[in-house]
Parts: sequence; structure tokens; C-alpha cells
Amino acid sequence: MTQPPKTPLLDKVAYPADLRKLEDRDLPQLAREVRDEMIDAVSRTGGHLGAGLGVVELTIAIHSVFNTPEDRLIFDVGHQCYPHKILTGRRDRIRTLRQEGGLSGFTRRAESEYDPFGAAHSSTSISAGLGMAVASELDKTDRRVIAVIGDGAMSAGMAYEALNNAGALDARLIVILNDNDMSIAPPTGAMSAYLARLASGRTYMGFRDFGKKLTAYLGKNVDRAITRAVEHARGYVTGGTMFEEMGFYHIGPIDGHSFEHLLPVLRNVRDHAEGPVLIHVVTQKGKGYAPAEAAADKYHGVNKFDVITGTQAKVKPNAPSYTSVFAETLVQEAELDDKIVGITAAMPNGTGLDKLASVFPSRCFDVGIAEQHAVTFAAGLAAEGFKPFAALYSTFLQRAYDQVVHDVAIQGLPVRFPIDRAGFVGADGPTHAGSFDTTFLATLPGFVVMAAADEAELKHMVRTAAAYDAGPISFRYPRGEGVGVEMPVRGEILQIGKGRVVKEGAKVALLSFGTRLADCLLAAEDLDAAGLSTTVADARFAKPLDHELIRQLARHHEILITVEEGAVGGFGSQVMQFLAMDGLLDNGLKIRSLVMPDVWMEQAKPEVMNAHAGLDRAGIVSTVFKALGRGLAVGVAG
Ligand SMILES: Cc1ncc(C[n+]2csc(CCOP(=O)(O)OP(=O)(O)O)c2C)c(N)n1
Ligand SMILES: CC(=O)[C@@H](O)[C@H](O)COP(=O)(O)O
Ligand SMILES: [Mg+2]
Repeated sequence: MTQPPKTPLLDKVAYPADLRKLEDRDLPQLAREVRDEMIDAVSRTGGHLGAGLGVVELTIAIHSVFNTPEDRLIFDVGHQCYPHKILTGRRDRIRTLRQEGGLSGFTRRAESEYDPFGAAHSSTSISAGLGMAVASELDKTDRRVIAVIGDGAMSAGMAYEALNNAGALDARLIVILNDNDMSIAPPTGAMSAYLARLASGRTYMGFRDFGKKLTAYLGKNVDRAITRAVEHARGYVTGGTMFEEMGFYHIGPIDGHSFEHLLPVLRNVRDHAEGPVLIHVVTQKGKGYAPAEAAADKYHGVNKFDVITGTQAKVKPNAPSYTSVFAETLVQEAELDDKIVGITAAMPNGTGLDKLASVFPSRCFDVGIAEQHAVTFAAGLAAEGFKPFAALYSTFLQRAYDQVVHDVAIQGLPVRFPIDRAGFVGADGPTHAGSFDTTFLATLPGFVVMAAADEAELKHMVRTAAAYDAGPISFRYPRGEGVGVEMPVRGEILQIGKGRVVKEGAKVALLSFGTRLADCLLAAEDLDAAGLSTTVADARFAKPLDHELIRQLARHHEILITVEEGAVGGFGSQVMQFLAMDGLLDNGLKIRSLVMPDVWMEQAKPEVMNAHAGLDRAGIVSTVFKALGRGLAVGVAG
């Protein structure tokens, strides 16, 4: 491990107020030191590296020019905010990023007054900023609001809804479009191509001169149409037509790594802008760290790494990851069925759909950060007889809920929903936990909702989903590696609504939905050893439920425990509702539902989060003992 870098200038800058005492000529040195500090910190913690490296100068320039935190600075997604955290009183904890008990990897209101709006999901900054700008006008304060949004985040519909509204309201909002020509993967879509044209066809302008000219044109009482015509005639403004037509004053492209470009523009905008302004800033993801600059993904998200070589720590997996099993099985099925197509919302690598794209490029679609569109696009394909797999992370599927309900479920369209990152995801914390999918899907009439207990089950579920044409169907699986079970050459088609008994017992029944099955089996060992003969069943389906199986478990056991890595309202609630309506609760059955607790659980390793949630072996055993009114037996896990 290398020593932390020497940072003499940064050592004098704990807060933006310190930064504002520096001369402009000191800022490049400060930027070098912030970069060194960030690289060192992330090399120890892992996390989002490339995006933060790309906005070091921009972050310094904004804090230097604007009066944060009184002026509001909002980072879209928030994964690029590490330099901001270093400069806003959190440097002493920067090496706790994303660790249990440490700093969040995103902006969070609870963490600092310099984080006026929390994020982690993309494309919310312009809306939130507009709300704040309007609040400032209503409150008659003289506050500036700055939203920094990436070119990837600009692919989401919500960003355009906000631009549309901001232009109409003529609010005093400053949008900085941080264009590094990258999303997590290379960006896709017509908008990305448009930005690339704006950025590449022009040279950066002479900004000292430009800054002076800008002054005259930014006031509220200025007729922007005349101003624009004059500017175009004089060549002060290049491109940007689309933003201008939406009512924004568009400046750029400007070099986001040059303080000479950034400072005069930001100062002019601060002092003179009255209406909405969009500054198109061009940056390089991974800037200033050679291994990141050279990497195809620009080190978007990294494990711990060696600072000298850039080599990331690799943990040797014991089993294939769920994502890779899904991806390989989908390719296998797609080879046999040309109606299968894949859809990702800007997560080709994370969902494994890059594998499908490499084999069948014309049958795999990266639609950008556009989950709502992804789902309705899939619905359109399904309506025409295709078999779309809309592969989304559980947390991002939340954004497309009305599309799931209105465009897919009500019409009974056979869209397949592979749901990755279901359950606790670890370092990304509560914004990314896959908590709610079972709850919000199993409540929809006609939906088939599955969860894989291990990687072989996942293979069966991919095949089952491919074969199922009667309506929407989903299957969830977690982040990380599988259990290490033997894998079938090809998945089986599961009978819809049928679970399986994995281990027979007589007194206690553990009914698992998803990958908690492994802990149920371990808990059963402890319970058997304590004289409590335990049955373990894998429900496979939260909808339709296996009524026969549940009846059998309820009738022949004293206690029934459901276990799932999801929020209340999901599988356990479905089971409870069935038991209640079937009269099976009337005969003294002891039933407990183990779910994620009703709090926003902070980041930690997933196994730690499961233990805190009482969803691990010890938690299951302890629930059984409590239900039976017994203390924990000595020697039993816990
Ligand atoms: C709604 C939503 N979908 C997907 C993601 C995953 N995601 C995080 S960052 C990112 C790329 C963002 O690209 P950009 O805004 O250009 O920022 P950059 O990393 O290039 O700085 C994606 C797809 C997300 N955070 N939120
Ligand atoms: C910021 C963001 O939303 C993504 O970068 C996310 O952190 C990726 O998560 P995985 O590492 O689970 O793919
Ligand atoms: Mg980008």
C-alpha cells in the first residue's frame, strides 16, 4: 500500500470558504492535490473513480465562484461527488467512503449542508434544482442554484421534463452539462450524437472576451431572441439550438479542465444570469489518472486497486455470478429462439446483456438511462410477438412502475423482467438496495413473479420465462456470486406456481423465496440439532402462490416462517393473505414473516446487512425459538 500523497495546499482547504481565499493561479495545484487524494482514497475503499476525476476542476471552480452552501449545488447521480466531499469538510472521513459506518458514495442531505439534495439514481438534478430556484424566488432570496448533470444522465426523460418546465418558468437555474462522452458504457442515442456534434465540430472560444460579452446578455429583461440573433451574428454562441429553443441561455462548449475557461464564465453567470442557463462543459472521464484514462470503462466503478499500476484487487469467485449465469443462459436460449431480444437501460455490463449484444447485436438494445421507455419499448415488441427480456436492476425498475402496470400488466403482454441486484447490494447503500420489486409486482393481477434460490434455479427461470407467453413474468436474483451448485446443461421449464420441498421435517417449516434458501438450510441444521425437526421449502413463485404446498406446510407443522430478502408487503404478505383467506390461521398455526426491516438500511457488506435484518441463519433460528417461547439453545448459531 502506498503512503497517502503530500497535499500542502489542500491541507489548508477544509471548506469552500478556505478555497475562496486562494488566488486563481493556485487552483491548478489544488486540483492536482484533490486528484491525488481522491485516487489514494478510492484505491483503499473501491468506488466510483472515473466520474469524480473528470470533475475536479469543475467542482473547485463552482465552489470558488459560488457561495455554497447558501448557493445550492446539486450533483446528478452523485457518483462524481468525491472531490466535492473532500472540499466540503469531509476529507477526514474520505477513506471511509462506502464502508459500513462511513461516508456515503453519493450526496446525502443528512451528511452535509453542502449536499442540498441527495441522489444516486440518475437525472433528478434539474427538477430538484428547479424546485429550489422557484423556492428561492418565492422566498425572495438571492440564491443561485447549480445542477451538474452528465451526458449519460441527459438521456433520461426526466431531464427533458425539467428543462421543458424550467424554460417556461424562466427560473434562475444554472444547469452545467458535464459532457465526457461516456455513461457507464459508451453513451447511446441520438441526443448523445447531438452533444458529440456540438462538442467536436467547434473549437473552444476565447473566454476572457466571451465572458465580457456575456455580461450584457444575461439579464431577465433582455429579449433573448434578439440577443441570440446578435450573438450568432457575432459568433459568440455556437450550436446549442435545442437548449436555446427550450428557453435556456446556452453557453459552450467550454473546456471543463481549464480554470481560464471555467472561472470567467461561471462568474458572469453568477453575476448576471436571471433566467435559465445551460453551460456545456466538456471533460474527460478518468482525467489525470493514466490507468483510468486508458480503460474502456474509464474506471467508472472500481475495486480497491494499486495506485502505481492501476491493477484492481480481484477476489477469486467460488461460483459464477448470477449476472453471468443469466447472461449466458439468455444467449443460449436466444440461439434457439430468434424472437428473444434483450433490453438494457444503460447497464449492458452490469446486467450482462453485453454478452447478448456481442452475439446478436441486432437483437440487443441499450436505450440509455431510460427505464420507463425500456419497459414500454419492450411492451411494443411483445405486442408484435417478440419475447423481450427487459433486464433492469431492481432499484431502477422502480422508476418504470406505471409503465409496468399500464403498458405491460393491464394489457397482459408477455414482457420478461430479469431483475438483477435484488436484495442488499452492499456499498451502494439504501438507494440501490433491491427491496421493493416483489411487493410492487406481486400485487399486480396476472403477473408471474419468481425468485431464484441459486444459479441453477436462475437457469431454469430464464428458460421458463422464455417459454411463457401468457403474460408478464419476472425473476429476481441478487448481486454477486451463486452458491456453487451443479449446473444443468440447459434450464428446465418450471411449472408455473409450483414450489419444491428441499428438506423434509415435521415441526418447523421454513418457506424461502429466493437466495435466503441457503441460510434456511443452515438454520434447519441448527433446529434439527436442537430437536426441532425442520422442513425447508423453496417457494420459487410469489405469484401465483403454490397453494397446495402452503396448505401442506401450514397443516403439518406447528410453526411456519417465510423468508425473503425484500421489503414488507412481498412474498410473506402474499402467503399471509392466502392463509388468512383459506382459514389456515384459525387453528393456532404460529406464522412469522422475515423481511427486510422497515428502515433505510445503511451500506455494509450484504452478509452483514442480512444479519442486521435477521435474515441469516442466526436470525432465522432465533425467530423460531422466540415463536416457540424458548430461549436460544446453547451452541445454536447466534
Ligand atoms: C435511474 C438510473 N438508472 C441507471 C443508473 C446507473 N448509472 C449510474 S451512473 C450512470 C452513467 C451516468 O453517466 P453520466 O451522467 O454521463 O455520468 P459520468 O459517469 O459519465 O460522469 C448510470 C447508467 C442510475 N444511477 N440511475
Ligand atoms: C452509480 C450507479 O448507479 C452505478 O454505478 C452502480 O453503482 C453500479 O452498481 P453495480 O456495481 O452493482 O453494477
Ligand atoms: Mg458522462
